[in-house]
Amino acid sequence: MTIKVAIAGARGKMGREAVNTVLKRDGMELVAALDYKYVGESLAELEIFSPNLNVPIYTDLTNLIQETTPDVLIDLTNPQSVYEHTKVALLHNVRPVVGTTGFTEEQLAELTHLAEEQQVGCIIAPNFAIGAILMMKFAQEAAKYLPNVEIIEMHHDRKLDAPSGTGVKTAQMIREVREGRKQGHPSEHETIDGARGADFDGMRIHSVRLPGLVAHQQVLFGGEGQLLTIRHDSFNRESFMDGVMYCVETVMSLDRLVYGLENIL
Ligand SMILES: NC(=O)C1=CN([C@@H]2O[C@H](COP(=O)(O)OP(=O)(O)OC[C@H]3O[C@@H](n4cnc5c(N)ncnc54)[C@H](OP(=O)(O)O)[C@@H]3O)[C@@H](O)[C@H]2O)C=CC1
Ligand SMILES: O=C(O)C1=N[C@H](C(=O)O)C[C@H](O)C1
Repeated sequence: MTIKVAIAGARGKMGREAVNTVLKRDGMELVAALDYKYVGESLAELEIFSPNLNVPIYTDLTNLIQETTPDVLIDLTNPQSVYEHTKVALLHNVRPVVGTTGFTEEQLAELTHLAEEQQVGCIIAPNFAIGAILMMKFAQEAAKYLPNVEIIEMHHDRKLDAPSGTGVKTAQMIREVREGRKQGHPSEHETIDGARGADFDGMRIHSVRLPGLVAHQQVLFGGEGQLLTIRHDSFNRESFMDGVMYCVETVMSLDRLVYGLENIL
């Protein structure tokens, strides 16, 4: 069976990589792209794609679904759009594979409920790279023994959300295994706002944004006289594509929402 795939955000850095990956993949067909700005006949009109790429572009997700009947919607857009796209897809029985980050915990809970009600598969993956999943799992394990943790995530300077989805997911996974605690000196105070980073259950998350970076994270664990550092680097966006393909194939047999690739590997 061929999986019919639509991509929201096809013009973006991740989106164009996903377009090219789906096109090369046996058993998948790219049936449509969702844009909000570019109105045209097909992806062939965009310079970044081959002039033979006759994949229609839609600006309305409901129209896209009615006219091209995708099985899966890959969303690689932005934090402002992704919740609505995911909701509309689920309501039309189209399975979302979501790489876009920036969900609130309330939005995740609502979408989990909706997917369950509709009995439609959905994967929300804050990071598709296998190395990043392992980094998070190792960090979760380490936190059982070394509960004083700080997360430093480092990204390119075009990133819209902070902390990164991976930084938040790492902190959520660590929260599952350790008692919440206040770290640092009990009387510490910031002389410049934000100096200690974002506070997640007592863990500090620091967000670095610089040109030249892609996606990098270090998780630091301090103990008496010792420091453990767990680090992952994505040097390009191809690093995410095996994970995207795995999710598109796996979501076809799910009937609920899965948040995080570590839960289905
Ligand atoms: N899960 C993972 O492993 C990874 C996740 N990401 C996440 O994926 C998302 C995209 O990242 P990236 O490709 O770097 O970002 P880009 O800004 O390069 O791409 C996003 C694209 O989506 C378009 N877009 C915005 N709103 C809409 C909409 N409503 N409908 C359709 N298209 C829309 C943007 O258009 P315009 O620029 O004109 O506004 C842009 O072309 C981010 O949230 C990022 O955090 C990134 C890498 C890996
Ligand atoms: O915006 C990015 O680039 C990335 N976003 C995801 C995140 O927020 O964690 C995944 C990866 O870090 C790249």
